[in-house]
Amino acid sequence: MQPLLNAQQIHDADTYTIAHEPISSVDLMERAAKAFEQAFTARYGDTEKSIAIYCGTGNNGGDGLAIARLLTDYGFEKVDVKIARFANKFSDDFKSNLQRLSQTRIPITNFTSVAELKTEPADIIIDALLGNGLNKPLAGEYAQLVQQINNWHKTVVVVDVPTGFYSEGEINPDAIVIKADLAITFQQPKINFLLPDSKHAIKNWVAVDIGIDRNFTQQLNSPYQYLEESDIKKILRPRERFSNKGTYGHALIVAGQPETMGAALLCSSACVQAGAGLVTACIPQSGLVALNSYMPEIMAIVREGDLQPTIDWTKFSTMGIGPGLGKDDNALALLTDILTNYTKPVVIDADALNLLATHKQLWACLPKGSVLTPHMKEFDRLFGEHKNWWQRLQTAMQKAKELQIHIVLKNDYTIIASPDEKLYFNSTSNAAMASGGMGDVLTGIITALLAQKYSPLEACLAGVYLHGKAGDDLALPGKLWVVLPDKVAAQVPVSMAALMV
Ligand SMILES: NC(=O)C1=CN([C@@H]2O[C@H](COP(=O)(O)OP(=O)(O)OC[C@H]3O[C@@H](n4cnc5c(N)ncnc54)[C@H](OP(=O)(O)O)[C@@H]3O)[C@@H](O)[C@H]2O)[C@@H](O)CC1
Ligand SMILES: Nc1ncnc2c1ncn2[C@@H]1O[C@H](COP(=O)(O)OP(=O)(O)O)[C@@H](O)[C@H]1O
Ligand SMILES: [K+]
Repeated sequence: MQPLLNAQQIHDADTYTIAHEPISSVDLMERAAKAFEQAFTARYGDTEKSIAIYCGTGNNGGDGLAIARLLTDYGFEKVDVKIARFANKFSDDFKSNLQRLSQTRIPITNFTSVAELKTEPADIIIDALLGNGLNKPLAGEYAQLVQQINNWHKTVVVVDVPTGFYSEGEINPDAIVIKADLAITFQQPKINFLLPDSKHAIKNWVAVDIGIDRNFTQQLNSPYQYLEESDIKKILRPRERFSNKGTYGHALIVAGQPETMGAALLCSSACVQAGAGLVTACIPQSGLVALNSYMPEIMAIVREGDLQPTIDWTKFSTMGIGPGLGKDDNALALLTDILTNYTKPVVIDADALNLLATHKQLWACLPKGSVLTPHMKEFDRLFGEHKNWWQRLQTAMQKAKELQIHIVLKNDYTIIASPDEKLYFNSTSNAAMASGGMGDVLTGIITALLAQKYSPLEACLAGVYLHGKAGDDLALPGKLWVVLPDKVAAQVPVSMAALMV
């Protein structure tokens, strides 16, 4: 689990590392510049390309000066350094690196106003103007310079954080920010990199390790955590000797209408693939043939017209409710029946979420520890409109605590909010997975893990990670352009086994 820190905590962690490793501040800057150089040359290794490095006069600018030297040592012959002297304030490490750079033959241009700049002939621009020290929106010369750089439409690679971009807090869509093709960021992705609101500023990012003290960052107890493969390996348990289907629980999937039987099939088959010992699907009568032919392993409870199905509440280890269920009176009656009679944690998705949104009296019946899996629109239907994703994060944290539930807010980096006010960002999944029915598969996987007696938090973390990992294993690198949900479901046991070794 990697703690995601805010700008002040990052500054404190840098300071702690300098004092306790110990390492001098300028050597830590050198280490950061080296890590940048390696990530940069791995992607832009053509030394024929010309590079212009725009530097501020703080530590982000200091990084830029060190990077100019390291890229030249690497073999780039056309490196230009341009220093924006908009303020008469220089960090010590900027000054040391400027002195070192002036002993090389790398050309340095100083400018005090954007009007002094002509066109920019370089192929690649490196932005080392402002980083983590941003403390107010860009204005004046800085704002003009950033607009000028954006208007050149060059390839832009940023050092740590795009100039003008806040690492946390609400993103102002009108803020003036460098538009980065790639952000090479130090130690950890900044929290806002993981939110869709950053799309206009950052096309891609990569985090590089600069050896910041991990014990210190862990004890800060940040509410924001980034999931790593090692976390999931710790959660997953091997299938036991002498185990049988009863060992792995019996899940009930309540889903489907005649027109949306696919959702029920995808959800219940994913539940089988993710290891539930037994799976029963509660589906409309008209879907029975489809269910039996799609996956004979799944049993059925059929729903006929207005008749409510009889469910033996003691029989099931858990339930996944909602995919393709519809929002009519029968669906509402069934959901109400389940929530008033069943007491173990359940997974609520899709139409069941929409019913919860319009029937607030049902909230009180939600079994404690249950899991809600909304995408952004469902989330706003449940909890009200939000202007941006930062607001959604705060609501998710608050509601998970207030209702003692887990909220899986689906997205590129799906966010899991737990009742203890933590937000976990998933690190797997990819855009090839943007296909209808993908969420139904996720619901099936989380339900399967609950059935296997993983705690609700473990089921959310491992379920979301596995779902994305199965999609990554199918799509990356350069494999499938589009990954379909049933393929993800079928890949889950393969990806799961690979994680167990
Ligand atoms: N040893 C370390 O700590 C390491 C740090 N590292 C690197 O340092 C970077 C952080 O450096 P930093 O703290 O010097 O801040 P930086 O982003 O260069 O800004 C400089 C100054 O600009 C000012 N300013 C702020 N907003 C402004 C605005 N809108 N318009 C105009 N001015 C504005 C503000 O000064 P103030 O306004 O407060 O006087 C601020 O102090 C970090 O991203 C990473 O690249 C790595 O080398 C690893 C080791
Ligand atoms: N661009 C993307 N990058 C990563 N994951 C994605 C992307 N688009 C969709 N997904 C994943 O696919 C699932 C889509 O869920 P949802 O919107 O509920 O789909 P549906 O309702 O069609 O089943 C989520 O788990 C989400 O994380
Ligand atoms: K920058």
